[in-house]
Amino acid sequence: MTTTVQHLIGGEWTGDPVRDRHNPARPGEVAVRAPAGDESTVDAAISAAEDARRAWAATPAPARGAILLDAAELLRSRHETVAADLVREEGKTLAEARGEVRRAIDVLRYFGAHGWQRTGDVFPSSTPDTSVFTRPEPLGVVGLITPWNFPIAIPAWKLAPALVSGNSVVLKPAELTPVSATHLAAALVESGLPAGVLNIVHGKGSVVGAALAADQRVRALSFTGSTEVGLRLHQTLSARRARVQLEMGGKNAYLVLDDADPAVAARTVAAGAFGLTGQACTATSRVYCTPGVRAAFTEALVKEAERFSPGDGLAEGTTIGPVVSAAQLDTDLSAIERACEQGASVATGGKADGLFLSATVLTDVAHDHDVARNEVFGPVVAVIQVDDYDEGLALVNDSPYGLTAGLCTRDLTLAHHFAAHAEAGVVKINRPTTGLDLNVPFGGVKCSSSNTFREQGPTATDFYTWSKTIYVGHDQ
Ligand SMILES: NC(=O)c1ccc[n+]([C@@H]2O[C@H](COP(=O)([O-])OP(=O)(O)OC[C@H]3O[C@@H](n4cnc5c(N)ncnc54)[C@H](O)[C@@H]3O)[C@@H](O)[C@H]2O)c1
Repeated sequence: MTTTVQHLIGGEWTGDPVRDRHNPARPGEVAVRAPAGDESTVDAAISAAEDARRAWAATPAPARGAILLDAAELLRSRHETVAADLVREEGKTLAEARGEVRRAIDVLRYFGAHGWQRTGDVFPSSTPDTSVFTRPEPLGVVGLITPWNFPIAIPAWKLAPALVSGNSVVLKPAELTPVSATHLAAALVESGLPAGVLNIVHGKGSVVGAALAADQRVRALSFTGSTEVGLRLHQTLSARRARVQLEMGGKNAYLVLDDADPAVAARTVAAGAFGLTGQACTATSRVYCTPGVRAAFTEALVKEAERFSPGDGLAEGTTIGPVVSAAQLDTDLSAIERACEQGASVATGGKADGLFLSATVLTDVAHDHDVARNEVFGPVVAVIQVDDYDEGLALVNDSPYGLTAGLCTRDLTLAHHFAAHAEAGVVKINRPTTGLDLNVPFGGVKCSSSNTFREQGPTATDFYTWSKTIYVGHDQ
């Protein structure tokens, strides 16, 4: 089954589909046909957003929020179709895709309700008969660039706070997964979002994304994707003094201590490492174990890994979908091969059939091996022995990345010590590194993030607004 998508510019669906994206589970099936935008498409989208922004900013926030709430209900009525399309374009299992679509719906509801929330503050004035208060103002036109691994949730958690805050938007979804974002946009348009408030341009990152980042009219850019691309965008945006938010790669660590139940620790690590085919920025990819638990934990982890049954995400019984593309598979297999060259052993997995890579556990890994340092972005986890908690914590932190980190222990003191000292934007004790509620702030530190504004949760709108301070004298 093939879905055709188009750009959305000034309220019109436009552009001839010229690019095919194949279903990663069924190489013979074209899942998506999409147009490929260029600089002139981006220019038209930004112009449409520029034309629409003032009227949208002047629309009362509750009315903006109401459109998000209606879009949530529309998306809910299309839940199964959208989830199946997501599986066909990205590959994750139907259960995972259903969860992701539900997340997008809940994000629209959360920020839709935000339209009614208190914003701004009132301050006492040092001058008599004077009121002083602040109000958040929208930035204007904002650009959003999103990756393929959460093709509807990430566009939703950027779009919803941007729109409810009164900005107009140009969204550039990942080339591999243009359908899910289109479903989201269609729900918003059909719920009454005025023409030009949301525009979508499909195409290559180096063309469409770069043009969006470079345009002076785009006041802010929120990007999720690789560290390499993010850092390049940071330079472009900083040079023209525009606001930028980057959420990037990770090399998320888990520390398993002797007092942990090895079976519980293995279940927790496996969920974080192999769920979503390991293609989550928050995926567990290196596990440090103290000597008393290492053997039992590794044995239990191998058993957990072997429970993951690769297959088409739409097929009954599949618990791990294909990796997203041949290029990603190549990265995954090269990382495994390099690990073995450096002395690692494959305890289970390591083999691919088509794009189906079985859940892979590497043992005999050292902290300075490439597989313990560089992001893989596949279902591959490395187990590394450490002497004790102190060494484990030091190695968890010895990484250029800092997105998520986890600890498995029953020791409350160490749990709190780890929570306080782990250098990661999200710390999980006895819970998988993946998975976060939508009402809490999300983001990383170090090379995982721009370390400025957090996404999701009550502060997500901060990135999309600036604060104006107003004095009103009432003694005339
Ligand atoms: N921290 C997070 O919240 C988070 C969430 C999901 C994914 N990720 C990261 O995303 C990466 C995987 O996603 P990906 O492969 O789609 O990343 P990517 O960086 O290749 O692409 C992300 C987006 O940027 C665009 N892009 C590529 N080159 C560009 C350029 N020169 N200028 C402007 N835009 C450009 C792409 O077209 C895509 O839309 C992983 O590193 C993962 O860790 C991070």
